[in-house]
Amino acid sequence: MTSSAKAVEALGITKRFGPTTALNGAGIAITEGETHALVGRNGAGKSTLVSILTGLQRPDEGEVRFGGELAPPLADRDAWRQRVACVYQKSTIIPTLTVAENLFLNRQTDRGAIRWGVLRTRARQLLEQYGVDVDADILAGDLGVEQRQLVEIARALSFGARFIILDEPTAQLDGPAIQRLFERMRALREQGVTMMFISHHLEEVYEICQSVSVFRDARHIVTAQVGDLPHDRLVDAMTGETTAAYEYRSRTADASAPVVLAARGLSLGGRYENVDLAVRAGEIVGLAGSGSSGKVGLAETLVGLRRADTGAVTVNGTEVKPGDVPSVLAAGLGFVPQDRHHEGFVPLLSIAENATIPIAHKLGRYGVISPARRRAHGARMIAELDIKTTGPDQPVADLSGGNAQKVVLARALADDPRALVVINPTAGVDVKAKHSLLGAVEDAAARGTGAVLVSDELDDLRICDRVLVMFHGRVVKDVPRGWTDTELVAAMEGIDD
Ligand SMILES: Nc1ncnc2c1ncn2[C@@H]1O[C@H](COP(=O)(O)OP(=O)(O)OP(=O)(O)O)[C@@H](O)[C@H]1O
Repeated sequence: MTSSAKAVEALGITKRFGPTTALNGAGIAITEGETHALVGRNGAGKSTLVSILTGLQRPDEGEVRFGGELAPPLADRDAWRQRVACVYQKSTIIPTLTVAENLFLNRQTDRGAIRWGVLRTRARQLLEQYGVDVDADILAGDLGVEQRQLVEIARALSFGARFIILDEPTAQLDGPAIQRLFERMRALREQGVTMMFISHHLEEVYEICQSVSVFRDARHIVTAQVGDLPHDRLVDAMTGETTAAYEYRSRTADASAPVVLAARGLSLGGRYENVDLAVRAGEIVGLAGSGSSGKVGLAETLVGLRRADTGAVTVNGTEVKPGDVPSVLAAGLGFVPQDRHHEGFVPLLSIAENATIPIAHKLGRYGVISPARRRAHGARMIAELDIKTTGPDQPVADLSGGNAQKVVLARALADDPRALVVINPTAGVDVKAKHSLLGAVEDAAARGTGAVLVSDELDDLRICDRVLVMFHGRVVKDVPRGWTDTELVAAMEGIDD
């Protein structure tokens, strides 16, 4: 094979879901040994292409080739596993099984009955071979996101696949973990592994990929070497227009505004310690810190998803029942959780239904909601947040990941909450949609909502009036607007004085 041989090609792929054309004659070709980015706005068709490249769905038209040969029949799962593997946004690891069991899932019986001792030894060897420092005997549910991904990559490689798809692998990782993942990707590339990398963080595309394809509205727009497609042209290709950078609004915090969300002496063993916090109406307070800083645990306590060992949370002047989401919502708080797949929405309900759950009492009398009013509200949310959908009646389960995220924020804002807690709201969201999400949080603040914004994205944190930096469970710094990236990162890594 020549150096420009294609490890994978998808040619003229069309895929329809009812009235939606998810892919419209789109294609991609990835040169062997390259790390190739696939980028596009939410709903552009990226995940649909992944499902076709992994043999989970059959295209209506078009064909897939690996190393020049036609892809195997859909039913031959083993043949697919040997050609391609994918680390999905949603984990495919089973949390109640051990790491070893997960690694050998679906192939324990290759030689008759399962021999657990042998399986454990083989699992250990496999993890060692791929340099994954994880105990094979622990429950997979106890793994962090980073370790979980490493186990999935090791599992993928162990089937013999030389082509790996990484679907938004960095969305849930903090800065140092992203760098470790990139080091591993570079090492895999040196071993000749071909990768397709999906991310909404375009700077990552330039850092780790050699080439890039852009999809827009179900079509392939352009493929280029990353060096030939500068950042602004890449964004233009994604959006089909010239897109300006987000303009952060200027705001002056009103020091006499009432406190709408407060924490006093909050501690939760192993997560965070002795945290005091007061957020005023109209104020946006950021929470920053590395993966082990405790920021997500703290935010989850504020919204009632966790119960602190000591301390109290007050929403809008009412001390809420610890660890009780309904009492927190009733006190006037809206929130966007970290794990939108589990806690964010009800997938089988429509967008309109999901977006109006908290305001059901306002849209209709005696708990009966008029479908027309519900749809009208849903339609407004779709327009305001630029949700790509066939309409308010579409079930959220059919939306692309980033568009589902917008429904979660729509829901948090539906009731004009006094206080708002949002955790990584722009994870998995495209550049333009990010602007509408940040704009929606700024709008809420302008209407007098007090917000806590937890984010791993420095860009998100720029809308905050101040950022509380956490390090090993403690708030170590209260940084006012106007910080530089270097200052904030230094505080987050605990290397500042
Ligand atoms: N099972 C399905 N039923 C109906 N529509 C679907 C289904 N899966 C995807 N779609 C639609 O196909 C289109 C493409 O979605 P896809 O998930 O491929 O986008 P994406 O580029 O991966 O977006 P994101 O960046 O948000 O993950 C969207 O309009 C989506 O709503």
